[in-house]
Amino acid sequence: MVQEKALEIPPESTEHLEVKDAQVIFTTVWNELAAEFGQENLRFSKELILLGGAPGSGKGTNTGFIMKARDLTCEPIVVSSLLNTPQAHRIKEAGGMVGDREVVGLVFRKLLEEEYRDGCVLDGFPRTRVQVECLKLLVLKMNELYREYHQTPLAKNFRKPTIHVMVLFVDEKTSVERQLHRGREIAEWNARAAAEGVELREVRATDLDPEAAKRRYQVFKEQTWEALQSLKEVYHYHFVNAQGTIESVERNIRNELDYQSSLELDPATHDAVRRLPLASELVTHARQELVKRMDSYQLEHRELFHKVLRLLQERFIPIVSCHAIPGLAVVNSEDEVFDDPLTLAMVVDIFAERGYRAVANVNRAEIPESVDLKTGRITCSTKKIYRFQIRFSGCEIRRGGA
Ligand SMILES: Nc1ncnc2c1ncn2[C@@H]1O[C@H](COP(=O)(O)OP(=O)(O)O)[C@@H](O)[C@H]1O
Repeated sequence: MVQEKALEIPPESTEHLEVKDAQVIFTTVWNELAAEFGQENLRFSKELILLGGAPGSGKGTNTGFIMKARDLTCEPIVVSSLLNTPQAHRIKEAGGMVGDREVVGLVFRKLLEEEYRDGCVLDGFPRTRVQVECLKLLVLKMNELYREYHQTPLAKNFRKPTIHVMVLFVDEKTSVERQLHRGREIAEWNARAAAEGVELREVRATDLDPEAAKRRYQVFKEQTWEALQSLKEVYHYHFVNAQGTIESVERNIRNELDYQSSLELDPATHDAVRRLPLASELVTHARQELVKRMDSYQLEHRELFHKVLRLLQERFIPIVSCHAIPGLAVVNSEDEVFDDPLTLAMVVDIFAERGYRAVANVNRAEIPESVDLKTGRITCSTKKIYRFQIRFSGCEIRRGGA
């Protein structure tokens, strides 16, 4: 990954002008914020998840799910709802885009709020090439501050940023259909809400008009799509096919996020570890494999299987029942039946089938048997102790009236 590559763009090209524009905008916004808050307080989010995609691609629909997957609890920053001046409203109603200077100023200011320190989902930024360049300048600055404060007591406020770009892809037809679907949903809601006197939801003019919805998609394709592509080389970039059902889009997002740890590694490190399966791959068929093993115990090792079941019923379950509140029981056994490793696997599987999570360990204890009084040498025998930890969701106790 090229984190801090210098831009090599020929002078006089549109791109060159946009980079220059971005530098002016960024410097103005940054200086304004530094003057207002002081440089030491320009603490931006450690992890930024930039959610991009055409209108109707499902950014709003999937935000909650992405936040859960990344352990974020703060509200997402939805850029279009930050832009609520009358002028911005007029531009949005026509399907156009609000000026870069205004967007960058509002987004950066919002990101400084304390709840976003650890991370946040940013829905709808960047949307233009100038905004992309401003984002890159912000990340460069964050890295600069990270280095500057690295060995000072303020280091914890200036952590190295991680940037994920997640682009949800839908074609024009799907985008338009979904925008109009949203428009109909909100219109129906508002009709009911007006009759019942509850709060109305904001409806976008472009969600009610097929031509305007199409225009929004065109603006996305012409201005945003290219701009987002250029982030591929610089940050963790996730392309998600968002054409399918909500469940399939969720699955595609989850797969992308599972691979993110690999993306953060150096390629040589990644090659070294990639042969080990991902946890998500292992668990995919775990349930079917368990069923197969359980049936094979019954068919091929019936006697041993029933012996283990009896032992669990008589010895283990009474102990487990006594631990129903904490949800963790430990059972030690010296029963020779466990000398056969198959029985240990049976215990783990039987508990799993019944909804517990069991782990089996073998501990070896040295028992002194005799002492040679001349040499002082102690002779020991080894005893095997089988230790089982059985976990389950314990009983929830509520105290008081709360
Ligand atoms: N995968 C999907 N399949 C069908 N409808 C979807 C899907 N994802 C989102 N929608 C619907 O499409 C509309 C627009 O989705 P939304 O999340 O608001 O898009 P965005 O925030 O990207 O503009 C909503 O009515 C939503 O319920």
